[in-house]
Parts: sequence; structure tokens; C-alpha cells
Amino acid sequence: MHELKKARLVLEDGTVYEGTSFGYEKSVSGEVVFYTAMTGYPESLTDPSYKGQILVPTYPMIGNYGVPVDDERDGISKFFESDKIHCKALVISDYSSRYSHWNSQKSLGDWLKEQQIPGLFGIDTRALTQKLRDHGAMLGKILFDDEEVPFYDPNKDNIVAEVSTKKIMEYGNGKYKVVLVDCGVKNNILRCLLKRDVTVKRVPWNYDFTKEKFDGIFLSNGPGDPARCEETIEHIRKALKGNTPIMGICLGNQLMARAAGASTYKLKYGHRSHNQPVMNPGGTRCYITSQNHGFAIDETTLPSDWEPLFVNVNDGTNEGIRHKKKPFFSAQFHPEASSGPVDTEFLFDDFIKAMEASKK
Ligand SMILES: NC(=O)CC[C@H](N)C(=O)O
Repeated sequence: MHELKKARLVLEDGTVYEGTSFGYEKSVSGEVVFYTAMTGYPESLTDPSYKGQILVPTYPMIGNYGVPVDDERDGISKFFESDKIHCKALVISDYSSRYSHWNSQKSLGDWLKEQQIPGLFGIDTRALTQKLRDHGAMLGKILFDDEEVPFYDPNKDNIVAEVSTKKIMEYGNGKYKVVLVDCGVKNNILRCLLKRDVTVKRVPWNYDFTKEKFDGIFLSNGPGDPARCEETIEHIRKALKGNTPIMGICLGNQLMARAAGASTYKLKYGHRSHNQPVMNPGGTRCYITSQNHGFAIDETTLPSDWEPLFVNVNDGTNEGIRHKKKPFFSAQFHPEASSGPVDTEFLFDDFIKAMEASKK
């Protein structure tokens, strides 16, 4: 039988975990982050917001439902969130080489090999997660044999430029014309817009959309530190002077805040899961949300014409903002939730209503 290869995960504090390779055999480095969702690895691996990160799911059994077929509808992948895997590597506890699902086409290990992404199993991901929770997010590297690679911090680079579309793309033929600023957009944002009678013009992260007329402006999710997206922030700052409705998600929320004059900061270890509770400040209803972020808005720095829209019930951090008078709002969590609970998809309806109201 083919000997399974061993490899090491080395953290910046010197901790070493030994695991067994089930993906591509290549030494890599990035920011090590954990997520506690039980399902959704095809969606998470293809989420451009994980660019530069080594992903650690805490759920112990991964791979058991394989990898879906790569079908398209209207030019958009049906089951993936983008056209490739974006994270640097996957570190898990137990790998299921035998998989079963009506829609599966290949094993997770084969997919990782094809996409040249390393995967390690046999690592105590719960112990690793406790370490990351105590210490905060850490840099790490996966090393094969005697290979050496330097530590790499994705938050120091403008990685949005690497995942954003290089060319302008148009989708749908709906009533509302929306410009989608692609900072690393997840496909489900496109799907959620298109099913609501929208025509989408998808543009690169640094495209000056303020020179054209749209019914709405959409700011996507994306990887890395929002402070690195100065060009996008500059364009949003101009758009905030007008009245065209703007909605933002995750990185889009952070960029909206920075354009408004607020600041963002890095959370100790971030929110990555399917069960993050959020509430409207002073509200009575709780929404369960899907999240994947390491940065957050410092609510105390919001200018007086803005207000918090959602707050995280676990740690009290800000989860969204809105302008007090103009139709601008954004969420730190993922209302498009792929994967994850769909409690907050109504925010897309709110965006449509805002466009409808501003057309009148
Ligand atoms: N999913 C996202 O858009 C993430 C936003 C940002 N990169 C963060 O980690 O906070």
C-alpha cells in the first residue's frame, strides 16, 4: 500500500503538530484560523475571503460527503462559491476517504490534489483551536520533509486585488441595475441578487463606479485587512455623498465604515461559523448567522449620522451599520449564507425596497 506522507504544522510560537497528508504535497504558510461550522467545506474552501489562510474546522469528521459536481447555471457555479480553492491549506482531525452524497463527484483529497492545496489530517484540531483562542490568530506553516518556507501574513498585502475579477462581467436582465464591486465576491451574493430581478455589472475592486448611474451599489465580501483597500474606500466615499442605495457584506461592511470615517480593528480570533447570534440594538429578535471574518468595525468611531444595525450577542462586537437618513446599510455577517442559516436573507429584499423607493 502507498505509504501516507507525514507533514508538520508549525505555529509562529514554535508549537509543532504532526499530521498525515491527504492533499497536495507542498510546503505553504499563512494565517491559521479555525471555524466551527459542521458542514460546508466545498463552500468555505472556494470562498475568496479565506485567501492566504490555513483553515482549521473544529468539526472532527471532514470529507464524508465528497465534493460536488461542477455544474453551472447562468454562468455561475451551482455548488461552489468561486472558481477555485482560495485558502492555503486545510487542517483537520479525521479524514473520510470514503464519501457518499447524491451530488458527489470526487473525494476531498482528490480535489485538494487537483487544486494543489495541502491537507493534513490526524491533528487535534480542538486543542489547536483552544490555543488559537487563548493566544489569538497566529501565523503558521505546513512543512513537508526538510523543506522550509517563511511565515506569511496575508493581512499585510492587498490580497483583494488578487481575487477580484480582472474584467467587467454582466449577469441577468432584471429591473434594477446594480454595480457589484467585486473584492472577492461569493457566488451566492450573485445568486441572491439575480433572483430578485436585478441586472448585475460586476466590476474590479478598484473600478470607479461613481462615474456611471446605477439603481444600487453592492460592496462584496473579500479577504484580508480592509485598510488595504484604499482605492475602493475612496470610491465609496464619493458615493456616500449621493443618494444611490448601497448595501455591503462583510469586507463591504468594513469598507463602508472606513469610507464613512469610522475605523476597523482585528478581532482576537475572529468569527467563523454557522451559529453566530446577532440582534438589532434594542431589538427583541435574534438572528442566527453565517460568518467568516477576522476584522470588525469599531462602533465607537462611527460618525453621528451613522448607527449600529446589528450587534453580536456572544461578544458585543458590531455586526452591521446603517446611515440614519440615506439608504446605506451593511452587515458583517453573511445574509447570503452559503453555507449557513438563511435567517437574514431578507436584507437583500431591503436593498431592493431601497432601490424601488429611490426610483420614485
Ligand atoms: N468574509 C469577509 O468578507 C471577510 C472580511 C475581512 N477580510 C475580515 O476578515 O474581516
